[in-house]
Amino acid sequence: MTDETTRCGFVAIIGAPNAGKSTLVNALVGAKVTIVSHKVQTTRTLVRGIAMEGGAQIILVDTPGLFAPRRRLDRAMVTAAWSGAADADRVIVLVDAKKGVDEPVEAMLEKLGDVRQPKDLVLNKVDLVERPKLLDLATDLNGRARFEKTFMISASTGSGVMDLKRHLATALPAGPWHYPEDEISDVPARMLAAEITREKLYHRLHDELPYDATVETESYEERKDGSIRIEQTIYVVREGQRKIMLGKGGDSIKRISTAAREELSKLFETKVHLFLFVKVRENWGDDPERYERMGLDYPKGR
Ligand SMILES: Nc1nc2c(ncn2[C@@H]2O[C@H](COP(=O)(O)OP(=O)(O)OP(=O)(O)O)[C@@H](O)[C@H]2O)c(=O)[nH]1
Repeated sequence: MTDETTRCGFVAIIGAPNAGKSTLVNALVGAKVTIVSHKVQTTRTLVRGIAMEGGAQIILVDTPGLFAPRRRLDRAMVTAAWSGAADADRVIVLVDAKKGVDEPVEAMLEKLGDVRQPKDLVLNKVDLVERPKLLDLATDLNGRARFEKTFMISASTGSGVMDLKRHLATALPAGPWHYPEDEISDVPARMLAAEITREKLYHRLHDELPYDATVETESYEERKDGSIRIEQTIYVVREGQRKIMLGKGGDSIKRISTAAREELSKLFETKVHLFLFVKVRENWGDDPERYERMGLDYPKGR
């Protein structure tokens, strides 16, 4: 296709933690590119999904959830979310319709005035809400900020997602595609591999899991026989957390490893050998290098 018939642009999805940003990216792209979890704040980096629709390439920036920042890492994430919005062509403001306007949404609406890009309002989780309540919420939110359009969707069932996708496709500027047609994400494989292990940690350990736990892919090697060998370290901040992670007789870590390996094999369509290590590293949240590796700016001050 030539530049005259193609469209391309960046769409930032902003919303409170747990609004369903990752689920929406996956629904638009039609594949699993970012991790989805019941636990809040699972998205730490700006992960992109790429959706193709009617000659348009929609590049989705899945920003970390916006919340009141307390710690240094929190501040870096909130800054990354807003700068993701400022760099995009359009912005989707995603609101959990079940929760409605709560404190994080109020805070988000307040800052929205500074975002110059065209904004669409997307009410998510409509499968959980009665229609009259939805309409009231849409009216209320449209009275507080300027939105071009309002969509009511369920990212998890897919209801309304196609309408949103078509709208984005026509609203983006004309121009050549930035990525090859078959590419759904430019997240490096090693980062994706770390995200998948992190997802398995969350699924297995639920509330016991320290929020500070991170996974890093130390080595990623494609072998001659076509298989992939991955070594990863799970960093925790206290010895007690390391014990939880390992479980009785190493039971927890074994299950996590198996689940992650199976999913990675499916994703990369080849045999995966996965080696997990758990290490204690105190104060990692204050190490500037780690922020850089996660694609975040290191916030100054405390
Ligand atoms: N019922 C219902 N649940 C949904 C829908 N969309 C997302 N969820 C659920 O809401 C939870 C949060 O979804 P995520 O996509 O991880 O949310 P997020 O906004 O990316 O979260 P953070 O990364 O923490 O900011 C998950 O349990 C999803 O399954 C929906 O349309 N309906």
